[in-house]
Amino acid sequence: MFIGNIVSIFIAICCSYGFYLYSSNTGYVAHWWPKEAACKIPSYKTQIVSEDPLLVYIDNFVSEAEASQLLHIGKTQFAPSKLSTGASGEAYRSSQSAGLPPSDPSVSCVGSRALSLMASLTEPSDDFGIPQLVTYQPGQQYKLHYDWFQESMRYKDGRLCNRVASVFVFLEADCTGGETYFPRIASTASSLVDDGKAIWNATFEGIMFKPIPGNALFWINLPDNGKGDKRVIHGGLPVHTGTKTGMNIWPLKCEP
Ligand SMILES: O=C(O)CCC(=O)C(=O)O
Ligand SMILES: [Fe+2]
Repeated sequence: MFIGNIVSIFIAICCSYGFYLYSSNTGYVAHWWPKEAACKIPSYKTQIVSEDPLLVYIDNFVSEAEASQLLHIGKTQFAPSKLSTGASGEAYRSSQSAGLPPSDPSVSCVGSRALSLMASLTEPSDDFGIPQLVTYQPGQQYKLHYDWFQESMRYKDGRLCNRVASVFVFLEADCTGGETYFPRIASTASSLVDDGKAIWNATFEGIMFKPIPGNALFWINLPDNGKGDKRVIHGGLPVHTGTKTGMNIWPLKCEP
């Protein structure tokens, strides 16, 4: 009877959770993912901050459960961040990063959601590459940079691709400082400023966004002409206290 109960409980757990094994930098990682939570799209809200270049603020892009799942997957993988050229550059980018396995159900769920923001601008063969967690401790930052590559990158599967857009999602923001800063975006974003989500004033150029867990920024890196847009230069300002962790998703445009 007792054994029977244990077996029923085990079967119930197995039915409501999926078991996944994936390879990472440090070997194979196994984890459980609650099936009922799989890919439920939260009702997110978009607000255009700037039309040209396109920069959109998104409230509630990932749920609390998704954020903690993504942090859980990445937490054993963090290593000093590299620059988008592949070089390491501590003084420029002092954070730690972790690539996330695109096939993991929680990663693919949020990655496809990010890709869907591109709607008709992507081809069926385009994807969201390898999402990346980035985490900052006090004093750490990522100075001004572009996410797009000067020259398209050759990915492992041989395709030549560039980051047509960026989605940066705040997952953990138990911190002061750490705003995401766009010095060349001319917008006062007054409703976001009124809500305490953005900072704009005449003492600096551009606009800053406060790290708020679950919320995201979406912008276009490569407009129609295919050239990297210099107006979307941005950076992660130094964290003063606590920890900030975000997730980069870069929808790709690849050469056919
Ligand atoms: O940390 C931030 O606010 C921005 C991070 C970023 O731009 C990046 O990792 O490419
Ligand atoms: Fe960036």
